[in-house]
Amino acid sequence: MLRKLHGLPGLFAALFLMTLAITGAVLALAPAMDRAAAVIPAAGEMSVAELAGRVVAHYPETEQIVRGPSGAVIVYYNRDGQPGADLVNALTGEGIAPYEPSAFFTWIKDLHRSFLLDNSGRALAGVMAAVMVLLCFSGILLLVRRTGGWKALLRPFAGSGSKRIHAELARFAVLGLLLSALTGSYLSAQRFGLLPEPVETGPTFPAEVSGGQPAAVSSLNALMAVDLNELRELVFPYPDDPQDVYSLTTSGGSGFADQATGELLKFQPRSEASLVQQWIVSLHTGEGLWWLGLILGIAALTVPVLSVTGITSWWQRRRSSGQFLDNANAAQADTIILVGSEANATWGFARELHTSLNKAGFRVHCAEMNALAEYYPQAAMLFVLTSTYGDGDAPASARQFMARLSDFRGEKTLQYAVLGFGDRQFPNFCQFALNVDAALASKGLSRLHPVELIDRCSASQFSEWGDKISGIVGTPLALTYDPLPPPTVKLALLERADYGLAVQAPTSILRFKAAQPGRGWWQKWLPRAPETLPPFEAGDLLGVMPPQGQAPRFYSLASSVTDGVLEICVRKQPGGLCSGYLHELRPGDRIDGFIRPNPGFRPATGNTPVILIGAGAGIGPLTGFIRKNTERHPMFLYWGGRNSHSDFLYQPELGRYLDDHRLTGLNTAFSRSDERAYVQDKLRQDQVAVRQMIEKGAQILVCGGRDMAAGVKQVIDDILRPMATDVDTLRSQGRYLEDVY
Ligand SMILES: Cc1cc2nc3c(=O)[nH]c(=O)nc-3n(C[C@H](O)[C@H](O)[C@H](O)COP(=O)(O)O)c2cc1C
Repeated sequence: MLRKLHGLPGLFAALFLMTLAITGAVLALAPAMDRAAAVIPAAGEMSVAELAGRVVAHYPETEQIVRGPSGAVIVYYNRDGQPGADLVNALTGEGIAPYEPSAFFTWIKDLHRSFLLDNSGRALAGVMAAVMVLLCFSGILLLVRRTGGWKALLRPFAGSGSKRIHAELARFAVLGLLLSALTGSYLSAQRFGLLPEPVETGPTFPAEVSGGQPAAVSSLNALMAVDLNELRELVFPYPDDPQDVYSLTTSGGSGFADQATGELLKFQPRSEASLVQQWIVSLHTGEGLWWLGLILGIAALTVPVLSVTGITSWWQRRRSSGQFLDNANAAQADTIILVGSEANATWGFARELHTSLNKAGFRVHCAEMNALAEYYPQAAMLFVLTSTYGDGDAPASARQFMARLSDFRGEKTLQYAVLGFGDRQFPNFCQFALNVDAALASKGLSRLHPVELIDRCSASQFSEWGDKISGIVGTPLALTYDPLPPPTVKLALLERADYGLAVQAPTSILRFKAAQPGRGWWQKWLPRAPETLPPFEAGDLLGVMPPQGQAPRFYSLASSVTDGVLEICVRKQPGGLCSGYLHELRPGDRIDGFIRPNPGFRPATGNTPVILIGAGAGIGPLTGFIRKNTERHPMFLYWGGRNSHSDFLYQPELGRYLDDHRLTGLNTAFSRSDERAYVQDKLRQDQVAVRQMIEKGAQILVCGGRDMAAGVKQVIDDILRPMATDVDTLRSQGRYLEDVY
């Protein structure tokens, strides 16, 4: 619901909002430019009388002096029947240049206020400002939901791509955008009579005027008492009319001054409503507050990027998330399908189930598990299809499921079936699906069918499960879904570095280059496309096809495509088919592989520390992250090997990164040396520093074997105990990420 409230108005209003934001950003420059061009005496340095005297010396035919919000002084005069206006130097009264409002800024202002239309354009601009208010509030709530609470709002984000750019930029700009949108909505509502507008009538013309011989303007007491910085406008009396007066407007109010005696004849202070109005205008335009104008302008410039990244994320979600055209409304559906997925494979199966059930006449609603509603009034069946990641963890679209389940009010008649998707190569095979099944049972719901687990997206297992469900629902579903095997690319080994033989931990760093032309759309047009690597980032996975046609094995990538090579770090497993095959490779040998994105395992950007923890070959992606840390954010590496003389992987590189500050601190542990230490021991020794970093919002990334990861989790839990938090809480905030095998 919240996401729809944010996404739909954003989608429809994107073009208009972009226009308002870009024109707003340009207009925001005006106060700063005016201010830079103006000569501004300090407060108390000059009175209105002094200024008027100096101006009149150069412009004897002065009719009016105006001081703009930026401090620029403009004189209006009538010379030989020709009206004119000049920008003047406030210190000397000399003219600087003729005053002509910029045609460019006037056009931009019209575009900003009314899209170059009449009243309907103004009304549209007002509605857009209100839409922006809605987007800001719903966006803040979405950010709170994503970071795990108000207190965590400034903590680093995990993830990558347009979703992350959107969230990071929104967090940076939202207050500025909210201020512009709220003040814009207010001003627009006033214009259309929806809110009252203060009417400043000013004092009536004085009944008693001395009518004496006019004195020099620089000698008038009423004008000498007003500092120049308070002046808004001074209108001169008609020449040769002794009954006329000077009318003076200042930031505090308006009144009249006698041209002969210099006496202040009447003065009416500005009403409170008018002062508030003036503040609202300044807060919207930056007039008189040039620095605020610049801040608002920078915030507005994020709107086009927010629009593009917002639309991209919406499209990606829509494409992958089963927002199928024939999706029934959650409140009316008799069957609910909830999907937990990280890399989208499970959505394909969900789509097939959705289509089959629909064809069989059910009203089916399909959504991600994070969107679990409080209750489904019409539903009799609930299917949960979910994958598992890391140490039995939830995939991205199911991370909030367990928390939301506590508010779930399932009718006793609602029956459920959980279908897990996983890979038996992982010790915690489909563990999250098992946890979900148990959690639903403990809510008092009854099973439609016992939980079943599908290994490596097996089409036959899925189809068999479908047959059993068909029997239960009484209609043949014939579920046939075979996910396409991923397209592979040819890679040639460029070089290798071997470690760990002496300590029975043979581990190699393998660097590959592309061995076939790139497959980008633009490359199709080239007669001979260059050999380019597919896009990937450190922490993504390389799926390698072993030679005998078995299922692919996955290795974490230690480089990003911008490094120009594809690098993995492989420990040879005793009897390991794929690791053995990779260890046999010689430079020039080719393999088939494919990239599987792993956006859930990436360091956060920003200045909060990142603590990298690994052992053995787990150092690969961690080194990739450090290599990319060219902005020198604080990064600390805790790594464990066996012996510094034999398997200290990446030793020279890490030394270089310490020297150039891409790596802030390195702490190693070697289990087969005199110290006999593990990485957990080093963390415990450093617990005060680790706790301080976590207090500052640090993010922890763990990569390596399962036993090491379990040991690290235990130590970090111990370190967190005095802070009354734990690893699971950090995990739910995206601050504890694991890549464990
Ligand atoms: C980094 C990573 C970690 C994984 N961890 C597990 C795991 O602990 N247990 C498991 O059964 N499967 C695990 N898998 C396998 C996935 O659950 C499986 O490939 C699933 O089909 C992915 O579905 P999805 O694309 O919808 O997320 C893991 C896969 C990856 C890439």
